[in-house]
Amino acid sequence: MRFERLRLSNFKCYADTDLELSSGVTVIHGLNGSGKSSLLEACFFALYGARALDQTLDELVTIGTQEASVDLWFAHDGGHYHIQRELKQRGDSVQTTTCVLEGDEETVEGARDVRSAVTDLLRMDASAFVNCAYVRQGEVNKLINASPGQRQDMIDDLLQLGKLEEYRERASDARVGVGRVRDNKRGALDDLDSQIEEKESEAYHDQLNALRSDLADVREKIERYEENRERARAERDAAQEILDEYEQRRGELAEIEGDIESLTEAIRETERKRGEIGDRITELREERETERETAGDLLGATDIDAPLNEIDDETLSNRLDSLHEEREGLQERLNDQRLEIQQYDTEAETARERAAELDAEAEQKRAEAADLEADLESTRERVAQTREKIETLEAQIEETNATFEDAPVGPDETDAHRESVADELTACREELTTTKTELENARETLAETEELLDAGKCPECGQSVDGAPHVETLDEERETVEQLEAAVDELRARRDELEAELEQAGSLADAADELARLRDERDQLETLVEERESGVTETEERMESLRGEATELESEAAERRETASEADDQAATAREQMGELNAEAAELKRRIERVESLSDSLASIESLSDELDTLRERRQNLAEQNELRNERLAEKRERRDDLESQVDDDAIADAKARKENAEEYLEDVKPELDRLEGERDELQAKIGAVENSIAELESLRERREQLAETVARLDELYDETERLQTTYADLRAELRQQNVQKLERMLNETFELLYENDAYSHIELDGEYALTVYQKDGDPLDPEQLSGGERAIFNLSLRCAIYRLLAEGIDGAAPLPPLILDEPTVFLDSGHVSKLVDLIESMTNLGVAQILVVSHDEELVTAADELVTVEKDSTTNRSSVERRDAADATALAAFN
Ligand SMILES: Nc1ncnc2c1ncn2[C@@H]1O[C@H](COP(=O)(O)OP(=O)(O)OP(=O)(O)O)[C@@H](O)[C@H]1O
Ligand SMILES: [Zn+2]
Repeated sequence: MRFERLRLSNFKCYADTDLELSSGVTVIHGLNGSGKSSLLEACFFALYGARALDQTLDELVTIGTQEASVDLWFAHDGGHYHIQRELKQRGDSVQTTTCVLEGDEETVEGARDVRSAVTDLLRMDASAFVNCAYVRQGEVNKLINASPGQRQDMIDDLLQLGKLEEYRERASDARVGVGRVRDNKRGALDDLDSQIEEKESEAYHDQLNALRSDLADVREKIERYEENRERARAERDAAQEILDEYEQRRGELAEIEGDIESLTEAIRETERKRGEIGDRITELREERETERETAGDLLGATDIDAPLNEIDDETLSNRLDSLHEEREGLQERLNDQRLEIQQYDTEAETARERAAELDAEAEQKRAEAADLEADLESTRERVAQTREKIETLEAQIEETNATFEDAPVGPDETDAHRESVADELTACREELTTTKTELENARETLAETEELLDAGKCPECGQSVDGAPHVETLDEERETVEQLEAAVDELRARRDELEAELEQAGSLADAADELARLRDERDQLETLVEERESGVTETEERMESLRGEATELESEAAERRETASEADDQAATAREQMGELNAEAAELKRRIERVESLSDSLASIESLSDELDTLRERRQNLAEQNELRNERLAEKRERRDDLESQVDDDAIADAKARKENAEEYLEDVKPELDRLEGERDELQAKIGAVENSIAELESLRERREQLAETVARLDELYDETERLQTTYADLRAELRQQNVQKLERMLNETFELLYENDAYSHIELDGEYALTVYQKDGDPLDPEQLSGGERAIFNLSLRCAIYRLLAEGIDGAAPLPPLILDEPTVFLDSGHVSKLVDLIESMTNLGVAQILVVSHDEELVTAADELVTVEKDSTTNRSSVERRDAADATALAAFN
């Protein structure tokens, strides 16, 4: 296998890079941090993904960009492949958006499928790739530092020996499983054996024969008993038949005896009844005789003129009809009489009630008149009092009228007068006030004038008075004051006068009011007196008429009382007549009763005769009945004598004895038969059980056969798996032993190549992959005791040896991946670096298709077929690659 081309976009420090890789040794060269390791990581990432790198996806995308892609083309086993991976920032995380492996024949998609396809193709997973081909920076010592166990695992894995161990373990699991199943089955088989043994010891067939012969015996006995039982039953039934016949005859006999008895009894009873009827006939005849006598007497008391035996119902009913007619007429008259009496009674009662009413009315009228008289007296008194009062009022009116004799006005003008005086007074008061003010002013003016004059100045022009023309006004002023004072006095007198006048006018008005009131009162009283006096006359008339009415009523009452007593007399007469009529009616009633009694008597004679006839007939019937009975009695007696002669007591006794015998046998045979039948059933059940056991034993034997076969097969299978297990183990041990020997040889070859002339003689690798280095003097040394550089060389030797072993072991079937060395020279001095160059050359010679070496060591550059220079732009911080062929490389080395 070899890488052909790598194309990167935004992968770590690479923006856009496309690098062709050829076979042979390619040295990748550049300064620290220029991006060399990143190229190898890109290849590894393309094959196995980020997890194999121990990095996360977002660490792979160039800082500050959103998406990255890696494309790797490689050739493998005659085919050409292209892996493409694309990463994109999605939200917070980076995700793989494309992952495709394109081969000549098929295309695989998806990170997981691509990874497993690559693992299948290269026959190694990521860690195997790292262990074998990819010596990562700083991991040079990995194989040496590992424990022998880890080393063994790594190398076994690489050589696919792990698979054998897996197969061995599977075989072991299968063996254990088969063993478990076999043990179970074997336990079951033992179980079956002991069960069969137990059952065989029972001797089932002997048991079965004995039981069958017992059963035959019992069956024979049962048959015999059943025959006997049948015979006994027939015997018993025959005897029973005879007994039943006798029993029937005896029943008939008893029945006939009963019939005879009941017939005799019936005859006796009928005779007794006949006697009774005869007695009754005699009685009835006597009764009829007495009744005939009574009827004769009754007939004598009526006015019917005929002998008793000639009187028939018609005669009697005609008689009764005429008597009833008579009685009805009488009854009518009685009713009329009763009504008359009632009328008279009512008349008397009404008259009496009316008289009482009239009396009461008269009395009421008299009482009313008396009341009126009493009222009249008090009215007269009150009239006298009112007249006195009227006189007093007249006097008062006279007195008040006198007030107006000297007055300026009459009683009708007082109000108008008072108003005019009041108006005049108001005017006078106003004038007085005005005049007073005028006087005040005049007085002030005068005082001022006088003051000025005293000062010697004119009051009008303020000039000196001497010789002034104005002094003459002083006198005028004085005169005005005096006039005004006189006017004031006059007005005051007039006001006082008017005030007095107003007072007088007020009292005059009051008097006029009083006069009007008094006159009103007097007029009212006079009207009242007039009214009352006319009322007195009316009352006197009314009293007169009331008393007259009362007298009239009283006389009318007396009249009524007379009418009442007359009616009473008439009623008494009518009552007497009614008594007579009642007596007549009673007599008539008695006559009717007599005729009725006669009729009754005749009827009862007839019914007695009827009864007698009936009784005689019944008596005759009874006699005939008894005659018939006597005939039947004679028949029955004959039949009884007949039956009695047929009963044979000896035959009955014989039948009874036979029946008893048969029954006794039947009773005894039943439990015996039951017992035998129980015995038979039991035997049959036992036989069934033994037969079952035999069948069971057969089936157990069958099962045992089958199980034994299964166990045998399992034993074989167990042995087979055990053999398989050891085979795998042996194979692995053998293969490992071969590998170890080969590996040790190759390791020593490589080691010699690198360490010629040094202090070490050879390396030993034992079966458990423990490594020991031997010094020239033969002392052994643990590899970890080597110096750093020695260890690096040693490790490279080991790796190259493993790589060679794989290359030979796999036999070209799956060509190995490129040998990748990242900074292998770190711990090496220049001498050893040239040894490394030799090693690389020898690997090439051994046929390793492609070797990629990352190094900044110039000496290694000279060993390269191809040189890839990596540079980083210090301003953009982006790396770029440049390929040169070997000649250029050598030149470059020389140049440096
Ligand atoms: N995701 C990334 N984006 C941008 N730059 C990155 C990213 N990851 C790593 N780098 C840078 O890539 C550069 C290359 O690192 P790398 O290990 O490939 O260098 P190198 O050439 O192998 O160095 P040395 O000689 O020291 O081993 C480093 O400077 C690192 O800072
Ligand atoms: Zn003057």
